[in-house]
Amino acid sequence: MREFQLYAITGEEFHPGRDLIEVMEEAILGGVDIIQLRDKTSSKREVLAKAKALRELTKKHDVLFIVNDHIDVALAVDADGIHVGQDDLPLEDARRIMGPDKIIGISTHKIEEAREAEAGGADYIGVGPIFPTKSKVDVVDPVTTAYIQQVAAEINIPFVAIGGIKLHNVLQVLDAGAKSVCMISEIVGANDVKGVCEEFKQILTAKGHK
Ligand SMILES: Cc1ncc(COP(=O)(O)OP(=O)(O)O)c(N)n1
Ligand SMILES: Cc1nc(C(=O)O)sc1CCOP(=O)(O)O
Ligand SMILES: [Mg+2]
Repeated sequence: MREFQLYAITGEEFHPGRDLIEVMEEAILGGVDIIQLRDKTSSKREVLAKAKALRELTKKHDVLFIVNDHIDVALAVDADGIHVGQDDLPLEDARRIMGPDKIIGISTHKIEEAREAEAGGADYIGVGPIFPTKSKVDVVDPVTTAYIQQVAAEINIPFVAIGGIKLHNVLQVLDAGAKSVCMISEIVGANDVKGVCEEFKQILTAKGHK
């Protein structure tokens, strides 16, 4: 799997009146190297239409494209991969459907889940929520940067920290051992989406994570 450092997830509720593709293109121009389509409310047809548009955008800019939850949509648009949580399609089934070459990311909230994901052949894991977040309704309690330290010490596949990460606290996340960070609201809810991504990129680069 190609390496990534700055991961943006869509969240249209954070930019009312602004076009999804326009916002995500700004994020890409600011340095995001992987995008996930996450849409909890639209119909399957609508999700598919958004996925098609984001696939075109990410191809144009040579950025990875992941679909959250909807494996059929991921396959239909030839996304680079799928992200699944602990209550979604199990890894074994996701792998069988997606094939060996697609990226499968799994959310984890404790080290046992991280171990299981690694042993099961996940390409990367999500590690979170690090801080409190309002972007996910059914979220577990914050796992804190202590969980990042645990994963960094023990797990050998790439991991991305997620949940409540902002410009003002991202250094805590990197200092705990994360090399990749993932945000919804801090990126797509910004007035200057490109500018925020450039700031994250600068912080990552200063820490040696290009
Ligand atoms: C990179 C990344 N990490 C974690 C999640 C959360 O996935 P999940 O637990 O399935 O929750 P929903 O996003 O589906 O509400 C994610 N999407 N991306
Ligand atoms: C989608 C999601 N998954 C999480 C997890 O911990 O698995 S936290 C989260 C929401 C992240 O949004 P924000 O950057 O706005 O806090
Ligand atoms: Mg999910």
